[in-house]
Amino acid sequence: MAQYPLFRHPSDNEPEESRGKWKDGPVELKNPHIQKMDEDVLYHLALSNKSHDLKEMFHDVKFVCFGGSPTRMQKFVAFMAKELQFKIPAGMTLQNISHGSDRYVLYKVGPVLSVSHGMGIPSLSIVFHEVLKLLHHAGCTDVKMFRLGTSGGLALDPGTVVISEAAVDGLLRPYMEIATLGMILQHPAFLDKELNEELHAIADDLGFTSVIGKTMCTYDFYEGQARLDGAFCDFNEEDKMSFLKRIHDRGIKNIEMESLCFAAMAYRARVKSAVLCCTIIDRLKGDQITASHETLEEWQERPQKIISRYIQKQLGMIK
Ligand SMILES: O=P(O)(O)O[C@@H]1C[C@H](O)[C@@H](CO)O1
Ligand SMILES: O=c1cc[nH]c(=O)[nH]1
Repeated sequence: MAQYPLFRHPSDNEPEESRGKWKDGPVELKNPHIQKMDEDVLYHLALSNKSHDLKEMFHDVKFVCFGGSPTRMQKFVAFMAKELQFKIPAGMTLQNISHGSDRYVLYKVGPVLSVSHGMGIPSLSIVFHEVLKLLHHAGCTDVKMFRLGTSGGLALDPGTVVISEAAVDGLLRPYMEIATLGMILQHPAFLDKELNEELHAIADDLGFTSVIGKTMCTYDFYEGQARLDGAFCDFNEEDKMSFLKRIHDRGIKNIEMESLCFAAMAYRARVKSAVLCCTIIDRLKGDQITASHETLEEWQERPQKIISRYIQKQLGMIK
């Protein structure tokens, strides 16, 4: 097999005390090429810094909330509009700003952006690049980003909200690896402890069961998450259970498919972020998701309600 040189991202060499630290301020792009471009086309969002006045449209954004499904993010923005007491004329709905592209949806209400990211790291990575560039072109400052998702839990009652203390890959490594110019670059995925604790306290106030713990992020829903019910499977029930128990013993609370990229990209941009996923199944008890649509909806709303409360607190609307 070819041996690729393996590099770690420079931030890996940072002194211990500045690791995992974020700074408030403008959203900066660590890419010198962007400044030299006449126009920056955010292709998958159907926006550009030439054809749109991104400053006018987005300068006040402080909270960017992501989730896999377009409908979830549409419902979330409608919910936020109510929570933030935005008056939307009768019969009107908030418009998908990225309607010119049917890859992702992007909604805005006041300082909140609601964005869908699709499934898996490649899909999230594309929209994350473009959202960071949008925030930069718009001159946004002191932004926080949240992933409001679903996951498979380990020894947790379904409906539990897991707040990711760290994201790891399927080999328990806290890096997102990207093959770049024929090399593997490893981008560390730190998450903010203080922000997590604040969100945990809010979850408690709202009466939701929640835990702070490690999240395993995989590249696949079936074999990658030790499921026996995919179209292929080369392992047995015993192998599966031994893997799930082993990762549970190593502190993994849930498994999903985006946290590693989310945490790594937000940290690389030094934007504070948190990942909150409700569990929709206990993976120590099964593979198939059998909860009713209504129950799944209610569970999915839990991370949204926690973030809504957090945003209202940040805006001084509630204590
Ligand atoms: O945020 P969502 O619920 O879309 O994320 C999880 C991880 C995968 O994208 C998907 C698999 O069902 O659900
Ligand atoms: O088991 C699950 C449930 C939701 N999302 C996942 O990635 N896995």
